[in-house]
Amino acid sequence: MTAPTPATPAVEFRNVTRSFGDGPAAVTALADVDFAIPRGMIFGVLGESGAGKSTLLRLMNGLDHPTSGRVLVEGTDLAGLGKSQMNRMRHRIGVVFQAYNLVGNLTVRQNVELPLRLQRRKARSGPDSVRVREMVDFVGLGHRVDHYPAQLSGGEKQRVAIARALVTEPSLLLCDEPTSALDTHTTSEILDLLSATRERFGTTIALVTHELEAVKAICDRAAVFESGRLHDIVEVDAARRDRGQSYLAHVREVLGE
Ligand SMILES: Nc1ncnc2c1ncn2[C@@H]1O[C@H](COP(=O)(O)OP(=O)(O)OP(=O)(O)O)[C@@H](O)[C@H]1O
Repeated sequence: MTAPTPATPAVEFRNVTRSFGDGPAAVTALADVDFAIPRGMIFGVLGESGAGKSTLLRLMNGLDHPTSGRVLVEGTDLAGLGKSQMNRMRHRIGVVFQAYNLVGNLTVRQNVELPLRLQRRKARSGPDSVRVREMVDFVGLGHRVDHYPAQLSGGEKQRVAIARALVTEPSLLLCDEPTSALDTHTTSEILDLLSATRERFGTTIALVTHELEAVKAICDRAAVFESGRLHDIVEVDAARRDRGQSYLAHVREVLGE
């Protein structure tokens, strides 16, 4: 892997095309996509259903590879990595999903320590158990460590998923529609937590969403996709954020009263 310099972007897409199938039935999920995510940025990826957002995330995570073009994470071309190098790279990339993907028969603590166990580290004692506790506290669930997912609300489950994604100290956090299943108030709490994550750990965050409000709330910049094409990259005007807005104020703003 190449040693990244401070100027190396967290993620780079260089003329990336990803197509599925051949001939008339072929689908181009992403067409000649070219952009970079600077380190430490909260970067929105906006688009309607079928725009290519999930394909984009799978490419960033090395779960899929471009048909042509290159995807670089911290200056390293993912296509050039062998299995063990790819595994090491994945430890630097955390992922959070809309459906939380928690393990139902494990407690909050056990869910959060899972990535460390998969790295064959002993999380029960020493610095790793401190790290697990620190992450559970960071997401505000210190009082829930021994609860099971079924005992938690949707927002709490997403907090656990975020703690689990952060426990390996990733430099890049990929969030796939993390608030789409949540109500307005809980959405805003989870977005605040993502903001706090960047502040505390300097994590670069890619936030894939179809929710403009989420991008407006925390992103610095957003790429807008339409039918697999990168339509535009928009700078988010931080001055227009409505931090700490009440639920009623939010309803008034959206309904235009
Ligand atoms: N494995 C695949 N085989 C065939 N076509 C695929 C595959 N994966 C994605 N596609 C197609 O590529 C296009 C983009 O899909 P993708 O899932 O990336 O969009 P999306 O923006 O994430 O949509 P959604 O918001 O509905 O999840 C769609 O037309 C989809 O049907």
